[in-house]
Amino acid sequence: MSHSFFSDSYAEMAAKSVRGRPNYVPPHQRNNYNADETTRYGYQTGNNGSGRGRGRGGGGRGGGRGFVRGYSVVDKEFHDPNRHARTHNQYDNLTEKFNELDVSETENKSMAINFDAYEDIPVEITGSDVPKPVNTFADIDLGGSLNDNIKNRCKYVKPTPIQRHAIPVALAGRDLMACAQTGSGKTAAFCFPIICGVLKIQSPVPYGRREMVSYPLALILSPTRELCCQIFEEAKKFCHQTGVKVAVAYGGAPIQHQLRSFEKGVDILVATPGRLTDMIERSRVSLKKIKHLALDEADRMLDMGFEPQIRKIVECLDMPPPGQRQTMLFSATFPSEIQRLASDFLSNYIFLSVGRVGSSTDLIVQKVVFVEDEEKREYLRNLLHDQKANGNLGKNALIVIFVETKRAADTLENWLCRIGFPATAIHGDKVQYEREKALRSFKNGMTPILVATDVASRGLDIPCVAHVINFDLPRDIDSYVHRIGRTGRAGKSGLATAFFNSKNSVIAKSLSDLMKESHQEAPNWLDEYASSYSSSSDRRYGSGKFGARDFRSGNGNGNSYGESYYGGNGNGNSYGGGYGGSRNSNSYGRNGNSNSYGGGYGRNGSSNSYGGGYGGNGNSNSYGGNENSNSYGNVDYGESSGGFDYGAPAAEAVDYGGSWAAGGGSGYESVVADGWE
Ligand SMILES: Nc1ncnc2c1ncn2[C@@H]1O[C@H](COP(=O)(O)OP(=O)(O)OP(=O)(O)O)[C@@H](O)[C@H]1O
Repeated sequence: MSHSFFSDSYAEMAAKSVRGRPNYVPPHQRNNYNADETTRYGYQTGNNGSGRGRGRGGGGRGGGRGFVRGYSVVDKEFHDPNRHARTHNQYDNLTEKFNELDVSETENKSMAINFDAYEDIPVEITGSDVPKPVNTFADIDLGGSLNDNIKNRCKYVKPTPIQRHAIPVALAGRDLMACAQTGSGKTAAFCFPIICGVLKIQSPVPYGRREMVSYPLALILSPTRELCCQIFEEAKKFCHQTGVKVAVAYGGAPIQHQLRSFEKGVDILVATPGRLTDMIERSRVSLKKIKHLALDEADRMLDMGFEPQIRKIVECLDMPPPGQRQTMLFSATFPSEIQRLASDFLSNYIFLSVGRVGSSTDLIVQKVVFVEDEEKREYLRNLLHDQKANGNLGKNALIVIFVETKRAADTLENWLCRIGFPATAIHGDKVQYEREKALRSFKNGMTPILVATDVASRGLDIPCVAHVINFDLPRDIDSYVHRIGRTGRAGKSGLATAFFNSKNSVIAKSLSDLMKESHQEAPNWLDEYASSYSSSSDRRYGSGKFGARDFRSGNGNGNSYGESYYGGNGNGNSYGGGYGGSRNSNSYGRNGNSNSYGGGYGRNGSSNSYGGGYGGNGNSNSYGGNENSNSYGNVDYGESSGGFDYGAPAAEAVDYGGSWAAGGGSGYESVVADGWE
């Protein structure tokens, strides 16, 4: 097995650091090894396609077979019995090198953060009357106590680029849709202005007065419970001694306990949508005084089945309308179709992106290796042995391994423990207590390996995650971006390894493009996969070009052929590139009412959808998961016809983190999906 691959990867990362603070090495100078020598395992017949979806798993992700031709390219190396032989390891003492890596928590975060890594990232801002960015926290009037907390409790010395741009926009009261790379400080970017805003309008709740109904002034929504707790903890830290009261509401924990904590008053409520709705329906929370609304991981919150519930909270309950409240949406990824949906919630907003929407930071060294399913465990075992032998596994070097299903998470966890690697698993079938316990024992290094489904893919900020392994690659590149973003945070380096085989063809092109864009070396065979798999089946990089970022710059009523990344349309034909999102007609992208062939999301209201991407449909034939009809997709999102749910037994399969899912879909694994609360 290729130990050297792993060693070299770490060496690469190590080369980027000096003691205490990583040096910024231009990305193109980092990949000084020969990827082909070490990672190429070749590949076999393109066995893509027809999948195994079983009918109903609603909104399933298209496994798509439409375009998949299947081809037969056999890399000789794959059949070479010596293919796993070690190659020359260019660094002698990896343990020492690894120790130099800045992956661990330091006393002073500002020392750890490698701002240089973010400085040359292009920033795009669109909208009218955009407030000027700031260079320091002192340039912003955040108020004495908040400034103290930033400096003394958080040890932030200067704002990250997203903070430099977003905070003035938000302080000016403007609505904002903001996109910046994982780990670049988005939480503070929306929390600071919210705290400031609350301080301006706050009317303290008299001591001892018990309110039956809480009227928060600000609401922060998050898609998962763990992220919700994390934002709550961060917000509490920022609010220390400001007088601003922060509360949290998330599912899986006793509601009475949470409600009791509201009795002291709630200025800022951090919540997951299901639990919040529950509280509103019990008349324990009212949104009518909300002045600031932030959606973290906004694209996920508005994705597919999530949208109705968010719409209910934002539009139907007693929340003030856009214009009377400030709305801020943040994420590292923001597909144009979701931008379009999101724009309903905003008023005269500013669009801000630091780096291209959906790009990944080049602080993460990305590797992709070809591993057949049946060889994955063996490969992983060797990888971990190598890491352990080099002293790179433990409290200061945590590993997250992503798998596709909850069951896979459990079985891999068991297997790892059996072969001597302390591991724990997190997924939506575990009760909240178990989920929290798993995270705790991972964070404190008791079990330095966390096997996770996508429940842990977004937002979690865990220091010392040095390596993310995509044991099962996701089917869309945005999930990949979020997953690998669990490492390489706040200017630190990280490593991400993906196990790829022919079943992952759907992501080949976007993966290869993403890697190149973030100055990583994509193996040649990945490009071959990418070009053999129809480029039109790719949802984001259809033409290989990156286009508009703010979806408003790419709309109209006509045809859009390829080229642009979004190619977004209102009412016309859309062929080819990227998202190609359309609403009312023939499209090779995402549609309202018609045919969708291949590309992109392929998500429809009521018709045919062939091919890659999401393939999620409402009512008809689809070669990627459906609600009500034939489905040939091979992965199921786990949700189905019933819409939203609050933990009701549901479909199963791929775990989107205790989030959506409902109804009685079937899937390719019989487990119960978690509720979104
Ligand atoms: N100005 C700053 N100086 C130093 N560290 C900072 C600064 N701002 C944020 N950080 C730290 O950077 C880390 C990542 O921040 P955060 O979790 O907000 O990232 P994010 O952009 O929301 O990531 P994701 O997209 O994964 O949710 C946190 O540990 C945070 O404390």
